[in-house]
Amino acid sequence: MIDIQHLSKRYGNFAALKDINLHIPEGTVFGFVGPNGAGKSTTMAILATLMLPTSGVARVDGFDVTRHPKEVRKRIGYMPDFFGVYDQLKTTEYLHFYGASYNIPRTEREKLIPQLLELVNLSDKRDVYVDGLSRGMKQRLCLARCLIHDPKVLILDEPASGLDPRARIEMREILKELKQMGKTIIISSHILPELAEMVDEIGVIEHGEMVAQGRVADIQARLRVKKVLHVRVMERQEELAARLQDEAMVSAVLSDNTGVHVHFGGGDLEQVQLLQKIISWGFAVISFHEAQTNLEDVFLEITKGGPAE
Ligand SMILES: Nc1ncnc2c1ncn2[C@@H]1O[C@H](COP(=O)(O)OP(=O)(O)OP(=O)(O)O)[C@@H](O)[C@H]1O
Repeated sequence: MIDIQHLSKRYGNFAALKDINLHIPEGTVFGFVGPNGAGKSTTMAILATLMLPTSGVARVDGFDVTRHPKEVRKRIGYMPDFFGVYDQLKTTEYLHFYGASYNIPRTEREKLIPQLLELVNLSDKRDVYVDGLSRGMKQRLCLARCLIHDPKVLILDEPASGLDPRARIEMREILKELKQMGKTIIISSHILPELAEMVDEIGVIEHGEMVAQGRVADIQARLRVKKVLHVRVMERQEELAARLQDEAMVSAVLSDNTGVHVHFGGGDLEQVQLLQKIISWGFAVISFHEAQTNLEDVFLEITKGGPAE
């Protein structure tokens, strides 16, 4: 359904995409992941026919985005990472406006719009002005707008960004429903676990290059993120993280508000020695245990280069 071959994009002298290849079969939910500035939005804008590639080919349902943009537009629903809503319109009017833009007759819209509002859990907001909606509601309204012409493909650029945990879960549930409806979905995020539950495949992009692509489990296996140790200390957590970076068996270190996550290649004996070492450095260890490898760890392992800017 989506086929990208040797796609490159330059902004002046800057190469934002470098020879990207991507093949997404129909009905797949594809998670497009990468740090800020990696090239996700650029790829999605090209797929959405809003930007021309410098070289290479991108096709949606067999149609070339450069040569047949109108055919592509019939087949896609695109949700950009930043979007505006017309503040003089009510929710229902807003969807009528977009439906009319796709030449959907009013009688059909009258039936369709309540269904769409129900799908995105906004039925009770049908007569509310769109600028009075919360951010999460606006995101869901924008999603409904993308669905109005029943596209086969959804291109969603960070649909859950800026949402609180409850709103994220709500968004995830809606996307699950869309998957069940057979849509092909490409969804970007710089937060991998957010996608974990719903994607069939992921592609990881960094500095404009695809660094890993395939089924989540395969990527996990390929990268052999064997063991992740989770360490909590009373204080000086950042110092501990920095020290652990230099340890021989350690391949990556992530420090967050839950503690330090250490990718560790050693066996039981080396693990004991590492704990002894941390204590000998004078850290007061609250806990030290093996955590389950999650997608965040995989992401960290792949994108060692960090953000582009
Ligand atoms: N119009 C533009 N002119 C010049 N450089 C641009 C332009 N748009 C994007 N870039 C650069 O291209 C690179 C890729 O940007 P892009 O927005 O595709 O990344 P992204 O992966 O979507 O990042 P984010 O997660 O922050 O949205 C970045 O370094 C960005 O600064």
